Amino acid sequence: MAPKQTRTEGQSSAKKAENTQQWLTSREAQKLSYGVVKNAGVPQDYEQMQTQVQLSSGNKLDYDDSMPIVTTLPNLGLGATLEKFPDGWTECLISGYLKKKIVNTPGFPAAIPRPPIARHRIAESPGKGLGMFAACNIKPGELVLAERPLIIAPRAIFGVRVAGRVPRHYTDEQYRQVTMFERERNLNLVTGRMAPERLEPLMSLANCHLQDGSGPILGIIRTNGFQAEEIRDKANTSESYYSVVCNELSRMNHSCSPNVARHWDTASFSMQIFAVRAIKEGEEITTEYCDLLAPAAQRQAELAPYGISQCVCPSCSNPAVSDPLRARIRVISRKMDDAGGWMNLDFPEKPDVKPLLGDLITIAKEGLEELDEYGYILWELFKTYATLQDSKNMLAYRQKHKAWKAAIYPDDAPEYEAGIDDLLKLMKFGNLSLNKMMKGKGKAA
Ligand SMILES: C[S@@+](CC[C@H](N)C(=O)[O-])C[C@H]1O[C@@H](n2cnc3c(N)ncnc32)[C@H](O)[C@@H]1O
Repeated sequence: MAPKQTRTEGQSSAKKAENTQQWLTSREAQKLSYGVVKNAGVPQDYEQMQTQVQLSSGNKLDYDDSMPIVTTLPNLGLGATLEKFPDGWTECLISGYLKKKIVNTPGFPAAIPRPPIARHRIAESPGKGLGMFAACNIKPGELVLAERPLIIAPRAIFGVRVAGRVPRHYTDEQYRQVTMFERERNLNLVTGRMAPERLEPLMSLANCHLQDGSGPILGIIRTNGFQAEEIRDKANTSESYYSVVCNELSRMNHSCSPNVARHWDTASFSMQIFAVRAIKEGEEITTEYCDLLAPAAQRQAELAPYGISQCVCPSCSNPAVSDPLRARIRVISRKMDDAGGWMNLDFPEKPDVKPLLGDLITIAKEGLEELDEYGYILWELFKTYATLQDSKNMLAYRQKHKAWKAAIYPDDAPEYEAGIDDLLKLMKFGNLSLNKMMKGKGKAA
């Protein structure tokens, strides 16, 4: 699943996709086989390899950074039940480095944040299996659901050296079959120690890899795994990333115009989703599995490994209209990168809201409020209206940007708000203090 879990702030979506492993999950998934593979399974002469994975118990931390270990996080002791610990716990196959990083995170393991009332429900989504739906009206920036994963497992084989050990005469497909076979063996070590109340929901999740040689656990992980920027090893290679599989969050279907943003919080060890625009009660809650700024044909290719033969979202149904709009957003990405990111403090010399409002409409039309480009335009509008001394619009865009920021960068929100307030206090337009305007006491000159 597309890994836009956490972001590199201030970079356009396009640049992040190029520079980082932004769309790694879907690309990685394409590297393994999918669909129907004839004669799936390892060749008869294949000899399975020796794994170095260690089973870890308790709070032990003195592992080598590269040591692959199976461990339970947070460690709630033997006999933990959901009744006693409703936030749950995660069975992990991670490196010694990552275990140390997680356990040493300030506040770990904090309680999972919960919305004041349940804002989601799981129900049938016609043509897509199960899906997640809004149980009430949800405002932009609001937390919809936070969930502790059932399992975290590496995106590559761990503790087994496949490269160089697979007989030379094996075809590429046979190599892939060996890779999947060894990954399944690794994963068996994790599920083998899962409590039934965690294992049963995991094994009930959708699996679109039933005929390609993925084992049952790998198939479920490939279908449902999210990637989180924080859950990775030191190196920044495809081998350093992990798949995070949750229970209810795994029921979110794909849309090329998603209405929530995903966020990983290490302290509470939870995956969280926030509304990026208003969501009406009964509306399906969706996330993305592919590069949102890619043209429809490329998105379709990225969705194929998920068994989605044709995405029927409005943008995919009408690429003649949507592709040029998304191409325009890629131009905004370049502008944003040239400007130094979405939170640059340069106020416009020739303030003009028209092109910005046009850009905003383009992004909203495509339902891409989740992108940093949207936050960038909101911020530019805030600054432009401030320069024009239009207090009403300035405040309106500040509020929109605030809600957007709460959804996309929830960890930064308090710090960010304090910074903006300080900035506003410092700014004066003639006799008019922006701080007064913020309190609604002043009038634009
Ligand atoms: C992570 S699961 C989502 C939940 C799933 N629908 C279920 O029943 O548990 C991913 C699978 O859901 C289905 N799916 C997700 N988004 C879809 C879409 N936009 N169109 C059709 N099928 C979709 C595909 O079968 C895909 O392999």
